[in-house]
Amino acid sequence: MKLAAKDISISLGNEQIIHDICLEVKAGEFVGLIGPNGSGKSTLLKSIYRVLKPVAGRIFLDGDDLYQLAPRESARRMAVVRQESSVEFDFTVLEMVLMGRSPHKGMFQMDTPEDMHIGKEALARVGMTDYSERSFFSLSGGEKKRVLIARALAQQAELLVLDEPTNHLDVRYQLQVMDLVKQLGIPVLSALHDLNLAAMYCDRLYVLKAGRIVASGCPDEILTADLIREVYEVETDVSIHPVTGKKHIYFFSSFGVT
Ligand SMILES: Nc1ncnc2c1ncn2[C@@H]1O[C@H](COP(=O)(O)OP(=O)(O)OP(=O)(O)O)[C@@H](O)[C@H]1O
Repeated sequence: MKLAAKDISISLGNEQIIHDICLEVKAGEFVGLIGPNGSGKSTLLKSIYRVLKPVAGRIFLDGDDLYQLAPRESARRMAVVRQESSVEFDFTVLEMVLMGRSPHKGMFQMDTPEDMHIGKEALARVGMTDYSERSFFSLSGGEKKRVLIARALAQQAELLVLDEPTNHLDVRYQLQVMDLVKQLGIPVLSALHDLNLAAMYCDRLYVLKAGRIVASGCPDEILTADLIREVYEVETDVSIHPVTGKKHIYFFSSFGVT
């Protein structure tokens, strides 16, 4: 599976939020989308998961124009974990995860034993088995996030789109989710705030500023103190971590507290 977005522009109200963005995620790649608050990461992702149609440009999934595909077909190919989940009714955790199976089934078709197996396995992978019968509404923010990731896993899609998947997670589950996603072996496009996680896990990054891509490439090449200053207006010390061999970013407080 390959995702290619070509010359995407998106407007909201009278304002152009995304300007002529080209982006590609190749088979097996973990691609990160980084940039400050309001730079347009979620807006761009929304156009990729078909919530916001671009005013210009086209998006291709394995050469097929995304907006020409039936919604069920794009749901079979692409799983999404959004930043906020809009769940209207209270479902159990297992029911939430089983919703991930719906693109594979006919209307009103019951869950098969195979669906149940896939759903339970997905819950086990995010460490949420013991919560199967709990109400989704009763979960903490981090627990909800893990369930939504399990739902995306249960969907068994060929491409995963994530909007800040580690938001709300404690450090153990941040690493667990990133490991899990990395191991899937399917292409992943993920908005990320944590630059150290981006450096550790991403094969390539796109850096957004004010709706434009200002840098792209592998983290080792593009994550520099100059780039971070230009994009985030923060001073950093960027080094190579002696154990991981990956870029490690230390942030300096602007109040002189180091
Ligand atoms: N409905 C809307 N009308 C006008 N502007 C909007 C609308 N929705 C979002 N915006 C603006 O679009 C810009 C990009 O927002 P977006 O949520 O894509 O940024 P982001 O990079 O995901 O930010 P964050 O890191 O804070 O989640 C912001 O300036 C936001 O205020």
